[in-house]
Amino acid sequence: MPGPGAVIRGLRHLKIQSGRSWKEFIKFLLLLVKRMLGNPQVAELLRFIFLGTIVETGRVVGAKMVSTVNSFFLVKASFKQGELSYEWVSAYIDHHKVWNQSRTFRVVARNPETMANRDLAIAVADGYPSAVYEPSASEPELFHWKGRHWITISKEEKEGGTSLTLQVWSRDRSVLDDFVQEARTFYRTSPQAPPKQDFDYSQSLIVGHFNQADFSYDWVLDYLQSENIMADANEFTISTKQTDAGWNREDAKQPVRYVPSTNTKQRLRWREHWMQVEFVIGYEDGNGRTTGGSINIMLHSCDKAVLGQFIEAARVHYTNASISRVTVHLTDNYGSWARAVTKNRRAFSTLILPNGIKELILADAKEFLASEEWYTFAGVPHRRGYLLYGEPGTGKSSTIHALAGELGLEIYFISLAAPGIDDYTLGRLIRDTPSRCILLIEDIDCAFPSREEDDDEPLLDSKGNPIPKEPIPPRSQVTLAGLLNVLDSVASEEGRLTFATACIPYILSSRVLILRQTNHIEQLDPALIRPGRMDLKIQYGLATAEQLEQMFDRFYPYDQESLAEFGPSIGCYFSQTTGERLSSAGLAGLAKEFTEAIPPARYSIAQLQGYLLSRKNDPEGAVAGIGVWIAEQEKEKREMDELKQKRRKEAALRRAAEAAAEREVVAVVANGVKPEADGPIENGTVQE
Ligand SMILES: Nc1ncnc2c1ncn2[C@@H]1O[C@H](COP(=O)(O)OP(=O)(O)OP(=O)(O)O)[C@@H](O)[C@H]1O
Repeated sequence: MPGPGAVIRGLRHLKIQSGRSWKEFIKFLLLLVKRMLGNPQVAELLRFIFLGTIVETGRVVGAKMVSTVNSFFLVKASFKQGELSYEWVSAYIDHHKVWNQSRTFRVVARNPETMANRDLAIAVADGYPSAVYEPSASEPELFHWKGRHWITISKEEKEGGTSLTLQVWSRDRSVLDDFVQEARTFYRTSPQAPPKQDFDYSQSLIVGHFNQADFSYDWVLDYLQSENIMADANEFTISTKQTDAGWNREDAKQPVRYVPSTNTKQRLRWREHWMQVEFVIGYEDGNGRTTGGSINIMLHSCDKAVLGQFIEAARVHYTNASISRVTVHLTDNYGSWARAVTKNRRAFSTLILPNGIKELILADAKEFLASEEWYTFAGVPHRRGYLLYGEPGTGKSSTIHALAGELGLEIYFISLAAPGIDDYTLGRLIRDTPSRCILLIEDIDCAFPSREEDDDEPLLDSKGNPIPKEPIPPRSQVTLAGLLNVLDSVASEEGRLTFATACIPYILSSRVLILRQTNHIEQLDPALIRPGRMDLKIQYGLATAEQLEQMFDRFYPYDQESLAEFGPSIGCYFSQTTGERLSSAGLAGLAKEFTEAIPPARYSIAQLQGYLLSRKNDPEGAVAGIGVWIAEQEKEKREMDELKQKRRKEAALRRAAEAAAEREVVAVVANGVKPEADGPIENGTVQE
């Protein structure tokens, strides 16, 4: 073999000779190759390169041919996590146990009950999670679908999420169509809850957001908590507060409520639809109430009507459940409606009022609610005002609650003295109430105090001049003009019955407005109670003889009607002296004695109720002890009056002294002359 020096010399020679002959050059090359092949190592290398080229070319051509053939006989589809279609196929192949032959698993701990394919779990029924084989990225599995079609399925896990690839061994794409369609139907109708997902399917599914400030939130919360819907859920907050919405576990001695946990997602079945429910936590408003929360529902449907049906079902469920309850909506500190509390409904018959009053209120409200068309026809604003006023503890609030139960209306309660309630928020709150409800406005007397709290004669100073009464600062940011404006506004002409405790009930279109006030109707501004704003004014007085008798019958039923209403377990009382059962006639006699022993219009029903409650199984004892109770009440009243009087006098003395000091300063500043002092306030007038 020529060395490198010979090759260089040959090339130089070739360059010199190039003009002469190419034949010599080729000859030289052949000689060169021959010499090289003569070397065994180079020959081996060249052979290896040659064979490698042939093999690689064959492989590429072969692969190309396979893919060309495949494209004729295979249909390929991939499904990426985050798409609903991935969930369909994934659930379907799990159900068909495609991964059972797999050799690559991740072992996790799960509740096998929630698995579509339990063969992949080492299931032990001991109430503890079982070891479960979860197929991870694996070699393709061959799946003989329906015994007719071969499908190769492979799973790939990448950073962007898992994906499934299907190769259907068929020239016909319709096999893939059928497969996907069947997976979709399986998923849709499967009784097995699909795993909850964090993906945003809002482009393909309907999503409803229910904010805590809206009443639909209560409907949905109540509906979701009905056991049949929450049966699939597995995450709860346990509450022993009976006011918390949730369902009871009656089996426990201390009943607890399972309340859906916040900030979690639950996959639940509603009718034939899957839905994913997320409870978003609110924040504490400083009053111990939570506000700002929401329920987000992703319904597995793209038909908006389904969301409508869901909301309607929730509303109906809520309304039906409310038949035995009265819902009272309260405001938060920011002037918005916060969560509602429910109370057991109070039967209208349990109200103890002078003859005909109950019937009058109920008939009036019913007639009003039923006559919307007439009002429209007559061009009269559909609103009606009720003013319930009178002594504390005489049944104003009870009437409103009983009326709400009787009419099937919810109460929306606004206290004008509550923080955050001003003219603006009051208007907004009223606008935000639904069209058939009772709007109860309390503390109207605190909002517009027009005089001193008590109605005693004014105190006089030593010269006989009345000492000015201490003005009471309003405890509300609502102005009278603001309230009148709200009552007259269009928003209030939509069938609300409005009641005010102080106590002015006011029926507004299909809403009832009740303003409630204790005692003094004359304290209310005439503009507020003029006809058209307050149409029916009912005074609640202290218990009359008739009410006392009714009350005794309520506590110890003896009247046939009452006995029939209460049932056989009630009405069985024994004499504490003879031990014998008291007859109806005996009880009627005790009722008469009781009524005669109590001076009429002296005590409220609430006071007497307190007394009778301490003797609820002892009618004889109740009658025997009433004299002592009256004496105690009178003594207590005297002491209270004396204390009140003392306080008034102290306050008057303080004010007189302050006024004198003020006059002195003014006089000194004006003339440099000290005015004559008023002298001490004498006994008998203010007068200490
Ligand atoms: N007329 C009544 N009929 C039945 N129960 C009554 C009556 N009056 C009072 N009560 C009982 O007394 C308690 C207090 O009654 P309620 O709150 O209705 O009085 P009120 O007039 O609204 O008092 P306030 O003005 O102080 O709020 C309740 O438990 C209620 O059951």
